[in-house]
Parts: sequence; C-alpha cells; structure tokens
Amino acid sequence: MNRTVEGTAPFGARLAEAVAARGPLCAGIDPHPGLLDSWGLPRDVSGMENFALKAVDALAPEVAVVKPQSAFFEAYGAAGIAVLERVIAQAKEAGALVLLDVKRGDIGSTMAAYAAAYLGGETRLDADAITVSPYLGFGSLGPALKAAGKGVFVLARTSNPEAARLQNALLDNGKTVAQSIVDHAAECNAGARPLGDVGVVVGATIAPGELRLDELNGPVLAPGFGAQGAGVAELHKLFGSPLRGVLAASSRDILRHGPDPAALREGARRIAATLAG
Ligand SMILES: O=C(O)c1cc(=O)[nH]c(=O)n1[C@@H]1O[C@H](COP(=O)(O)O)[C@@H](O)[C@H]1O
Repeated sequence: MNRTVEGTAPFGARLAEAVAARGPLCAGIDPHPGLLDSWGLPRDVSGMENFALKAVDALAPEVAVVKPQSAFFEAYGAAGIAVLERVIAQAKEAGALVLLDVKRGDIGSTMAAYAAAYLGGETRLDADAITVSPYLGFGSLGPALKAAGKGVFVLARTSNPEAARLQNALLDNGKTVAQSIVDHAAECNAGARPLGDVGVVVGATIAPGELRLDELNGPVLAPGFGAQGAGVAELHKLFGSPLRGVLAASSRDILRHGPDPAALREGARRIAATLAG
C-alpha cells in the first residue's frame, strides 16, 4: 500500500511521474575533495558550497532524482549541513525529487528520530526519500517505512566488492539476506499503484540472476553505474529492458563534466540519452 498525506501524492507515484517526464537518471551530488580540485575549488566549506550549489543548479532541472550524499556535507560540520539544507531546497524548487543518501538504521525508537529528521516534513533536511540500512532487522525501519508520502531505499545488494559475502549469505529460510530484504520490501508494496514507496538498493555491478525483483512492485536504486564500472548493458542484463522502476544512480561520472554548468548539464544529458536508447 502507498502511504499518503493529504494534498501530496505518495512517493511511488511522484517518482513514476518524475521518471516518465525526465527519465531514470539519478544524479548524485557527492562533493569529493578530488572533484573540488578538478573544478578548481578550494577544499573548504566555501569550495564545497560552490560545487554543490552549482551542480544542483545545473542538474536538478534535468533529472528525476537528485541524491546528495550526506557524509560529504557532514564533513564540514554545521556549515556543511547548512549547505545540505540549501541543496535540498534548491533541488526541490527545480522540480527534482530529493533522495538523501544517509544510510541510516537503528532500533525502532531511534529510527523514529531519524524519520522525523529526514522525512517528517518539518525540518530543513526534509527529503522525499532516504537510503536506510536494514542491519538492525527490517522491522526496525518501521518509522521510516510509515512516513506518510515519503520513500525509502533499503540497502539490499550493494555495489561494493565487500558486500557479497554478507548480503549473499543464506538465512535459515534458504533465501539470501539480500533476497529477504527485497521480499520484505515487496510485502510493504503489495497493492500499491503505480509503484510502492519502499525501494531497494541493488548495485549495477552485481552478477545477473543473484536476485529476484519481479514481485518488488517498488523502485530500485542502481548505483555503480558509471565510475564503478557498470554501463547501460549491465543495467539491462540485470533489470531487463525497459528499466521499469529502476533509477540509474551516478555521481562522479556526471560531476566530472563540471565546473562549466552547460558542460555539466550536457554530460548528464548524454548519459541520460544512453539510458533511453
Ligand atoms: O546507497 C547508495 O547510494 C549507494 C549504494 C551502493 O550500493 N553503492 C553506492 O555507490 N552508493 C552510493 O552511490 C554513489 C556512487 O557514486 P559514484 O560511484 O561516483 O557514481 C555514492 O554516493 C555511494 O555512496
């Protein structure tokens, strides 16, 4: 079921609409120190702010989803968080959905505080969706799963090489940990139209056939596209064609086209065109 809030469409519906209008590219806003160097910016909060706001200004009017990675902002303390607040506001204003990449997960009572901070609708860090970690058990994510009108993307099978050993481990029900996460998400999404609000994160770098996603009825965030080596062919092998409900997430491969806003926008457009073709 989708969770609604009066006057606002549920996240799954808003995402489906955004992807239909703008395509399935999710632009990561990751102000890596190395990228600040290549944009000719200082490695301090002013450089990071210049980078992040320029990137959002160029990309948020183009793509369905903007995904700021919180750690790169937190690294600068309160001043960095203030920049993140502006990034979120500016991206929403430009019509993009904001997926805040915070990978949070805690016992239920603390999870409620995280849900209030990022999905409560009343803070300056209020996003449309966040990434969450199910390591404390899928049920512990309850407060985020119940945030009305919002979305979550639950880490299931991540793109990093260290992930397989843990996430492909077999549980006593014979499923892998990753498959079990996908199936829990599918239960949350049962009956939702056009798409449920509970997404999963599945790296574009994983081997085809590792996971069954056919009953998910929710969005898939597929990072690992671009700088981590996966291309469009890998996305289609993994998720089929067309990429229904799949968001191809790329950060460095888009951001390397800056600092010129027109070049950055053009780089994103070229990458988006490969997804459409
Ligand atoms: O949840 C994520 O966004 C994520 C999950 C995952 O499995 N792998 C992964 O790379 N990410 C994030 O996606 C982004 C990938 O960045 P690039 O490799 O530069 O495209 C980073 O912000 C990662 O933190």
